[in-house]
Amino acid sequence: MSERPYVIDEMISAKAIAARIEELCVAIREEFRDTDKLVVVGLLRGSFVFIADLVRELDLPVEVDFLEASSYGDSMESSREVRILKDLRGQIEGRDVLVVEDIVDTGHTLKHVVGLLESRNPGRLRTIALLDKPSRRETDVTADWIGFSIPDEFVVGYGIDYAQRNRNLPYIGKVRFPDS
Ligand SMILES: O=P(O)(O)OC[C@H]1O[C@H](OP(=O)(O)OP(=O)(O)O)[C@H](O)[C@@H]1O
Ligand code: HPA
Repeated sequence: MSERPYVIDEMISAKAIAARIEELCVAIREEFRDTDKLVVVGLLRGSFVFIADLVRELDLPVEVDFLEASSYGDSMESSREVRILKDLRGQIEGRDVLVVEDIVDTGHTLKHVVGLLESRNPGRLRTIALLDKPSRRETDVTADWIGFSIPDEFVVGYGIDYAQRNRNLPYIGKVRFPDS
């Protein structure tokens, strides 16, 4: 955990997030309207708040499953090594799947997870990320739906952490070090 003091400046309000989720759900409902039971896969830990709001707004028959992937540890830099700490509980072969990611930064996490899930021969596999930081991308991955495209700032809140803290903030904020 970081000892260096930091402050958090609000970047995206809880209200703006809720409004954007409503818009995203219109498009997702349209895409999956003929699907029997969509498997919505949350990437832990960061997506736990987003997936909770998303599935409630989606109003479709869904099964919710989780996969835990980690590459940052307590750092602000990706290790570029994605470790799968918890696999899905269910099978996805032939099933339509929506992968829910909190943020796509370098893209290593989403790329790795999509590759892993594709190898299990799902039906349609689509991805959604609440936040996208395109200027930091190191891979050729893009989510099918994006909540907000953001500049190169380290963000926290709404499920997203810095050294495991701040996940419980209701908004997205950027981390700032006043001493630098
Ligand atoms: O595009 P990338 O550079 O790969 O970064 C995105 C990933 O980094 C964070 O996960 P982290 O490894 O911190 O685990 P966590 O979700 O448990 O916080 C975040 O939740 C994304 O899953
Ligand atoms: O901006 C970020 N904040 C927290 N975790 C992250 N993982 C990738 N990018 C970020």
